Amino acid sequence: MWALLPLKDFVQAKQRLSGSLTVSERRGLFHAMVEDVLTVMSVHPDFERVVLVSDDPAAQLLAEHYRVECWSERSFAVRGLSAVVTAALAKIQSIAVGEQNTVMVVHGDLPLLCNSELDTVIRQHQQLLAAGNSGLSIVTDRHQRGSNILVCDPARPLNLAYGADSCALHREEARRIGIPAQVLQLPGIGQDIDTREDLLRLLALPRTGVATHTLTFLHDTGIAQRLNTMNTEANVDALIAHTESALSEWNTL
Ligand SMILES: Nc1nc2c(ncn2[C@@H]2O[C@H](COP(=O)(O)OP(=O)(O)OP(=O)(O)O)[C@@H](O)[C@H]2O)c(=O)[nH]1
Ligand SMILES: O=C(O)[C@H](O)COP(=O)(O)O
Repeated sequence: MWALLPLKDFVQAKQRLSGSLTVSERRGLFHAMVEDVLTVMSVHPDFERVVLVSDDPAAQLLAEHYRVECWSERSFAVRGLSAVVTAALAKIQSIAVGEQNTVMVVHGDLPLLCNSELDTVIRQHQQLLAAGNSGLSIVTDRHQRGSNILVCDPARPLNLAYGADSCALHREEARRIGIPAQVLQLPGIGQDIDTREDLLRLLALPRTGVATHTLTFLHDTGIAQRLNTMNTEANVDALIAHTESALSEWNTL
């Protein structure tokens, strides 16, 4: 099996965290999350090739450090996640002509990715393939809307639709081209980091040896403490607002 990790320019990553983190903090956070993903992917025995797709020099350095490949995104001359992944899947198909290829497309913002969940995804995908020789597995997010991981067959290309409700759209697309599809839910892979709430959830988890780079980054930079304080202040504000409105209701009785 191949693994494909599309990585945006690191300074552009995690825009949805702009309200909580500075540009350099977002960049550092994304770098740490990619390290957590690569720590697991780069040594997993079921991946014959792990390929990053990115033009960011930091991705090139990470590829060297973790001994994986890095393909230039510019060389594909397309823009946007779906188009970049489509082009990279076509390249894999053209390299490994005539082989039964399976590709796992993994996102960089999954610091809780771990070996046991990867094993589960691979095993479940193999079971799906037992009924035929092609199929699509989607590991969705905790809201059951995104496609945090796709396991697909580059010989049966899909019209990829990353973005809002991509899980349902990818499932529908598999139906359209006539291949079986399954949606999997796993707690670690399902917990991608898009929002401040996602960061707070990550920080609230007991430390169990996963997400090590990300948690170390968040604690060493003081971001963890800042976010937790902001959260407590927001809770206090919400409590005061709630009490005031309850009191005014009571006064009008
Ligand atoms: N190579 C490449 N990777 C991309 C592109 N867009 C998104 N990605 C990657 O795809 C994965 C999911 O990205 P998104 O959730 O769309 O974007 P994000 O940067 O994580 O978050 P936002 O900026 O808040 O939307 C991450 O690993 C991104 O780095 C792109 O245009 N090119
Ligand atoms: O379709 C998707 O899953 C998104 O484009 C990428 O995932 P995220 O925005 O939930 O990180």
